[in-house]
Amino acid sequence: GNPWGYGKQDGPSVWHKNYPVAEGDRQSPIDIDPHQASHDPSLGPIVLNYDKCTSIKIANNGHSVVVEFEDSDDRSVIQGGPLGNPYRLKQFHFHWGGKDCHGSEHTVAGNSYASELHLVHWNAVKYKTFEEAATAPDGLAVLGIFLETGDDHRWLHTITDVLYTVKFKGSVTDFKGFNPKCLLPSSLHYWTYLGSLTTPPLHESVTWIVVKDPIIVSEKQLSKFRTLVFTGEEEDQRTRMENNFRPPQPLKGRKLISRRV
Ligand SMILES: CCN[C@H]1CN(CCOCC)S(=O)(=O)c2sc(S(N)(=O)=O)cc21
Ligand SMILES: [Zn+2]
Repeated sequence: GNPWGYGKQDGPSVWHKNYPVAEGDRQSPIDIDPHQASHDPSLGPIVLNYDKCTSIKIANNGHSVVVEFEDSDDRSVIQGGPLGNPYRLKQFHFHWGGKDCHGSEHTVAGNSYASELHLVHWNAVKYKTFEEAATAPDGLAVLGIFLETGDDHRWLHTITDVLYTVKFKGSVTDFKGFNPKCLLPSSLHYWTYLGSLTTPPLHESVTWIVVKDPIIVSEKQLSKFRTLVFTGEEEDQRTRMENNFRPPQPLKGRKLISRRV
């Protein structure tokens, strides 16, 4: 069966049983209180070099829908901001709700968004493999983008139109030529703090960079994410993939830093 999930029996409230770091000092997500954030004028802008990025495939991993990238060289990296060196783009995925009123992982002054996009990058300067970076305190950098419902998103349909091909856990489809830069809001004002993966194994290896402005997607586009299922095609159970988000975790004295571009 599943080692963990988002249900009553296997969800975030019991993850600590198999992953004790769930109760650690730098867990994610968090509630972002904009008034608590300190401004650090020395913090520069985030720089994304995605022009040479190479998307490979889109997959349903039983927890989310993931787009994987070629990460054997520095063709697509994030740098600047709080990052000491460039981090390589590895994959991006989403978290969403069963209804628009919730679905994001980070919240802002207690408010949830309908969904959250995570672009996962790893520190290939210091670590030889992604796996090694995923367990190191400065190993990963995840760029978080909020999704809010409104008008159709011009480019998101490139993803939502192929979701039916990855309905079941374990399904994979070729997905080439997609540049996630088209999913970013115009301004990259951000908050940053030291945290963790928001799913097991919950490694405390993530420098979080959460962008303040949401992108706008339509309810119709968002509803297509809910046609995915957590379960495999061979299983008789069809459990709709939704509410695959972890609630905010205690800040435990961490500093939240804000950068206005
Ligand atoms: C379902 C498992 N999700 C994991 C899988 N990876 C970590 C484990 O890998 C070790 C080889 S990951 O680094 O790709 C990653 S990033 C995020 S999040 N939501 O915090 O952006 C979760 C996960
Ligand atoms: Zn995520």
